[in-house]
Amino acid sequence: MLPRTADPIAAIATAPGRGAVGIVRVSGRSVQAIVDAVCGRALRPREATYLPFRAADGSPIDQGLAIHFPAPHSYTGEDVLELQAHGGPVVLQLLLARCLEAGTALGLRVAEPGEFTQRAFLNDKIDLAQAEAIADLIDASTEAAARSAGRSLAGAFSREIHQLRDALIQLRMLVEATLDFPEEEIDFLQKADAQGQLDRLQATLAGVLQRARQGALLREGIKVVIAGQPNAGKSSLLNALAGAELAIVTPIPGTTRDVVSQTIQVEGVPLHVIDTAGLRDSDDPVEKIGIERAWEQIRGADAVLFLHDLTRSGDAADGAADARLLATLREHLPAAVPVLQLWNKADAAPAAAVPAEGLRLSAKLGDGLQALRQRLLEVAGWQAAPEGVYIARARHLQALRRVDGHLMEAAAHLAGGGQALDLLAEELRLAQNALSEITGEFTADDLLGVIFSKFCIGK
Ligand SMILES: Nc1nc2c(c(=O)[nH]1)N(C=O)[C@@H](CNc1ccc(C(=O)N[C@@H](CCC(=O)O)C(=O)O)cc1)CN2
Ligand SMILES: Nc1nc2c(ncn2[C@@H]2O[C@H](COP(=O)(O)OP(=O)(O)OP(=O)(O)O)[C@@H](O)[C@H]2O)c(=O)[nH]1
Ligand SMILES: [Mg+2]
Repeated sequence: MLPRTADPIAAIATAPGRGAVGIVRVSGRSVQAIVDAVCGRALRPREATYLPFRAADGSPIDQGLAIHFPAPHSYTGEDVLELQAHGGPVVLQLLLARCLEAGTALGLRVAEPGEFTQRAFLNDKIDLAQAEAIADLIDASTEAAARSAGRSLAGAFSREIHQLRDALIQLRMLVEATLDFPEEEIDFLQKADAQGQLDRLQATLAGVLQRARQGALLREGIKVVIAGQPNAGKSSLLNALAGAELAIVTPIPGTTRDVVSQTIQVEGVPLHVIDTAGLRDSDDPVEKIGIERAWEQIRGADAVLFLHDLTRSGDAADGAADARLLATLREHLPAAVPVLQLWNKADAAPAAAVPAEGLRLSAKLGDGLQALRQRLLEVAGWQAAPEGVYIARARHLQALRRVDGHLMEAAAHLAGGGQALDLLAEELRLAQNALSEITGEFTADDLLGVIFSKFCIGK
């Protein structure tokens, strides 16, 4: 744990660029010297004071609000000074430079990305999952993602992790106590309903894992790649989903070369939709590069939308080309990645039949788009209940899956008739360690470095 006497740090806390108000924030062992130099008067704790911010020669840099949050009652848990100025990039740089100059003797330096929040974590103001939720709230790309990050920040996720941990500790105490009385061990465990406790733990964990999966989906979204032969209507589909003319559409096959992507949201789930060059054998060197890029996108897809052109469904050669492409697609993709078959231009071929598992679509008129959006949500694994979801990261899911693995091992040892109580105890210990990685009670320093370095500057 970091002592409250850490090096003072400073940064512009607001977004770069122009804004109505901009904030320079200082945090560290004592900011009094900076208050004296820049504000020129005493500040009442946690009270906004309107005053001129002074340069070294006494001239005003700006007029604004200064707030002093004496330690430990601040965002970081350290002494914090906030200067709320007018939000111009130059005035804020001047103000930051002035603070650094006034704080030279204190060793004041510019903060690393995420360093304020890292200090809040190290000073026990928030746990690691909450710190991550702050970054996720700032980065949220949909309303549902922002709401679920808010729930994590308020501690909803951490509370569930703590409940699991407490139940785990109960069971561990029981098993450890039994280890000390080997003669009566199995009776003892049975009387105390160790099996029931473990069952309930596993059931609770399954619920947490399910909600965390939904939260990770809200945070990350899925990557949906549109693929198919030239002229099938891929770019038209991207435009229809995005509700904007993003990609060039022409009747000329081979129009798209560059990858065009847009994030859309369906019920708050971000879908990163990617339009690609039509797949065919081509001698055009530019088109060939486009097709290579298309394959690159396909290989990284979470789901592929394969477009057929219904107006050509009478053409046997076209059907054979689609079948060949689909087979090649499957070779490039892991089995778990779904390929949805869409039959486009339904408006121009009203009589053409569509296989049962395919979706009929008109990118031009927008017909079938709603059904497609619902299919994409299903494919993503979204179960519409965003109210209870908290934001989660891949890191959290991995930890929860490890907990699950250890609990399954533990269940096997317990069912084994108590022959291996020490192994049972060890699995429970490992499960607890994996759990506490989520809230950061048990997290390696280098991992912390990676997590906080991804924050924006000033946070
Ligand atoms: N101006 C401003 N707005 C901001 C922040 C900030 O630092 N400054 N925040 C930051 O990024 C967020 C708010 N986070 C904060 C968290 C704790 C405390 C704080 O003073 N905590 C004390 C007192 C708590 C209380 O009175 O209940 C404490 O924890 O002891 C302040 C802001 C969003 N808005
Ligand atoms: N009637 C009809 N025409 C469509 C539909 N979707 C696309 N088109 C037309 O088909 C032609 C090709 O559309 P694009 O969206 O450019 O096709 P693409 O698959 O992106 O083509 P490439 O970029 O060349 O691979 C254009 O003339 C579109 O207007 C549709 O649903 N109905
Ligand atoms: Mg195109």
